[in-house]
Parts: sequence; C-alpha cells; structure tokens
Amino acid sequence: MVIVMKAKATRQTINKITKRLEDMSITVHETIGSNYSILGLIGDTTMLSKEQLESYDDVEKVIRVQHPFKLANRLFHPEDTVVKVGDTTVGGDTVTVMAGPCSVETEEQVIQIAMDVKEAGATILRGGAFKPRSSPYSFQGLGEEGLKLLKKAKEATGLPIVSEAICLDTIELVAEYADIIQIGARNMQNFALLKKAGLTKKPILLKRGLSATIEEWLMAAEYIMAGGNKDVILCERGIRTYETYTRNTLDLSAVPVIKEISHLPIIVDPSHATGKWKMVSPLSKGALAVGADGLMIEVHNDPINALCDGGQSLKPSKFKKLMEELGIYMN
Ligand SMILES: O=C[C@H](O)[C@H](O)COP(=O)(O)O
Ligand SMILES: C=C(OP(=O)(O)O)C(=O)O
Repeated sequence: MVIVMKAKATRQTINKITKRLEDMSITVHETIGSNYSILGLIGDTTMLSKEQLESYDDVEKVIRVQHPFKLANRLFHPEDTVVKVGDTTVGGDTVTVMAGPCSVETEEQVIQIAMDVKEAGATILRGGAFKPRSSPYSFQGLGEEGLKLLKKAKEATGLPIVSEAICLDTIELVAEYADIIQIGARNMQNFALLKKAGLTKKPILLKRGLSATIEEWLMAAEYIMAGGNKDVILCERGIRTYETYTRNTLDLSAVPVIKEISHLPIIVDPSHATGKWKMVSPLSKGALAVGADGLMIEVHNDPINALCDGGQSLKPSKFKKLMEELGIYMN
C-alpha cells in the first residue's frame, strides 16, 4: 500500500500516521518530494482501510498494491487448489462437469436425470432442495425430502451431490446429505452464512453474487477460508448488466482473472448466466476455452413442465451431445 501525502502535510501528521502503522507491525518507508511525500507500507496491509486512511486531511490518496484477500490469494499459495469430492476432484488438470435439475421434484425425475448425466460423463449431480426464489409464490423446493431424494440418486449412480444451503437454519442439514454445499449468488455476501460454511467440513461451491466484483467475490471466499474451510470452488454464473437479452451477462473474463490472482478452482454455470438453453452449448465451450475447471449445467427430462428454470435446462439428449462435442463423452 502507498500513501500519498499532500504537499502541505505537516511533520506531525506524517509521524502520527507512521506511528499508528508501526503499532500494527507495518514498516513505513518515507520518500520526501517537493510536491508530495510518499509513505510506502511493507507488511500485512489487508486489515487497513483505504477509506479510513484517506479521511486524514493531509492524505492526498491511498493506493492499494496488494489484494485485500490473503488465503484465496495466489501470491501466498502459488499452486492450484484441487478440491476432492468423493472419488472425483475439482481443479488442477481435470474438467469437472456438475449437472442435474435446477430443483429436485420427484424420485423418478432426479434418479432418471442422475443416470442420464452420469452416462454422458458428468461426475457430480446438482439439484436444489432449498430454492432461493424471487417470488414467495414460486416453488420453494422440497426441503429435506429433496435432500433424501438426492441421496437416493447418489446411491443409484454413485455420483456425489451438490445442493444449495440458503440459510443458517438449514446449512447443517444440507451438509449431512450433500458432498458439496452450494452458496448461491443471492447469498454471496450473507456473511453469517459464509462464516458458518467456514466451519463445515464439506467443500463449498461459492457462486458469484448478482452484481459482485471479482474482489468482493474473493473476499466472500476469504470469509469461508478464514473459518478453516479451505475447500472453496468458485462459480461464475453471470452478473447484472444493462443487457436484457440474456438473464445475466456471463463474465468469461473472470476465469483468467481468477486464475491469475487466486489458486481456487473456478467453474462456469452457463445455464443461470443466460437463462436460455440454446446458449448453454456455445458458452460451455467458451468457458473451457478460457480455462475454466469445469461447468455446472442444468438438465431436465421435461423442461417445459419443470418447476423452476425449465427455459435454461437442457434435455438429456442435448446434454449428451454437448458432452460429446466437449470431448468428455466418448462413444
Ligand atoms: O435456481 C435458482 C433460482 O432459484 C432460480 O434461478 C430461480 O429464480 P427465480 O425465482 O427468479 O425464477
Ligand atoms: C440458485 C442457483 O443459482 P444462482 O445462485 O447462480 O442463481 C442454482 O444454481 O440453483
């Protein structure tokens, strides 16, 4: 971090700021110029507030050199994190596909889809039991019954499962059944939920918030990791922009950015990003082309009658075709 002091800054203020920082074990290197004085800070500046330092009258501006996240930062953890999920992994050299219905609806539905996606090459089954819906009148998910059905689908196929926890009251229940706990876009900055996720022993799939910057997203990951849970998988699922043709705007540039500044695995969800099943295939290809570690794709055997997100769900046959095109399903 660099603090640029105004030309009129007094020695007394510079000393006051320096003392405050040194008390926090930060070394301050001072460079006196004719117009400005510069304070170069060496040490752990993650807990410093840029805005707070800028509120000193004599401070011109503060420039952050280091990212505010530590545990998620590639600087302190150069090698890629590979998250183990049952017999499969997310991150490293493999491409992992998580697929399944938006919501668990019936036993036949989830088991049939689980078998179909497994046959096509998916290695993790997705399915929502607790649904974060925009409207209180929309289908809210089957709750624990949905988790039990996911367990049956896992027993039938061997696929580990990922399912969303939407609140503090149910995260432990989800953790009992799911192999990966999903924290959805709408809860990305639910700090109490993130802290609780940090205490669980299950990997966490952390979706990017509706309007979150990459830094805010990584700070959310930092919350989970700071609690002791280092198994975080990031999921880019589109962000809000002025564009309305698609449900959200898929930010594929987030993938190489995350790869550069973080060691955490990142997958892409083209279903929620676009809201349109026809766009899932091209964007899945794009996601892998830019280096994503995997995909999360919604698949439904009867999209027209799906209780949630049918318009963005692929039929099993279309999913299989996509997996062939991606080179994941081999005849
Ligand atoms: O699947 C996740 C959400 O619950 C889903 O996208 C529903 O969004 P909506 O409630 O706005 O339809
Ligand atoms: C709710 C979901 O997605 P998102 O949080 O990305 O909207 C989901 O994957 O079921």
